[in-house]
Amino acid sequence: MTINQTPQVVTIAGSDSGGGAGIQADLKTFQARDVFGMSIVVALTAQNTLGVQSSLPIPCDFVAEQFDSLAADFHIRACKTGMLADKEHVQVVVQKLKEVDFGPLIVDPVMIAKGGHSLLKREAVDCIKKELLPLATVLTPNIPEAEVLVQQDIKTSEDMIQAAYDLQQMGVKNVVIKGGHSSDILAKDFVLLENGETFWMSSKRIETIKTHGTGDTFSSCIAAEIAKGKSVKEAIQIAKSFIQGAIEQEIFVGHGHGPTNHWAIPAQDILID
Ligand SMILES: Nc1ncnc2c1ncn2[C@@H]1O[C@H](COP(=O)(O)OP(=O)(O)O)[C@@H](O)[C@H]1O
Ligand SMILES: Cc1ncc(COP(=O)(O)O)c(N)n1
Repeated sequence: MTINQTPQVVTIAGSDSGGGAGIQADLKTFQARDVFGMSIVVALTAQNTLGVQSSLPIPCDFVAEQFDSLAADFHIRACKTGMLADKEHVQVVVQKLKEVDFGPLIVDPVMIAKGGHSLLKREAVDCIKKELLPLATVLTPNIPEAEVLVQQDIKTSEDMIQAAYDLQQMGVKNVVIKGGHSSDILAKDFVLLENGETFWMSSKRIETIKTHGTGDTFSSCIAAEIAKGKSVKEAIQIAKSFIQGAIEQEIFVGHGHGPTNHWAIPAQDILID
């Protein structure tokens, strides 16, 4: 029985013991956006707001078993990937995504934690480009991740636009280049949709170091909104409002790059142009 089921979403990612990023940020976002969240754990990290102290990939067979368990029972309407650790894990995720029907896929190509710890072995990048990106409905790289994927420096707005077109050429339908890492006074993300439509989403850049898990929160909000039936364009714009609120309405957790506030009210002052 699948008709009228509560929207169900799964994150395929790494666990952050500190609760601000990874699977934990995704599940909190799913909860805040009124969808039922599930998780396929690809790796564990011993992590807090000061950094990642250690990480441990889950055996690939066990990752596959988690896919099978969920596919046997749930009607999943959207999914997202985050930390995928290495090439073997990317391959098993690609293989299982082709076998199951988890709805539209949002790929957040997580590579390096804000504290500098690698969350993806460099040798996995080619596999992500060739095998994972063609499965993606939405790709949400930050600027350093987009630079690695397109093998070009991204310094200007024009570079962001060009990178989005280059990434769409790799087989992704919709691309959001997130501008959190730029030095612009606005936090400006560039969006290129499947039908060729483009726009910028701009918000006031908040002076804070509490940006742990911003990318995870943004991409899992897109997945949640798509699962509820919103269009890709609407889902992306809601995610921008949601992350702006989550950064703006700060909480006080930890001693370093603190987490965002997943129960915040989405911000209203996002400029779309
Ligand atoms: N200081 C900030 N103020 C407002 N928005 C921000 C800030 N930092 C990041 N964002 C927004 O958060 C989202 C995630 O961006 P980013 O931090 O670049 O991702 P990631 O966590 O993958 O590095 C984007 O919408 C970006 O514009
Ligand atoms: C398990 C996991 N997944 C993703 C991130 C990225 O988040 P951030 O870039 O904010 O450190 C992280 N730190 N840990």
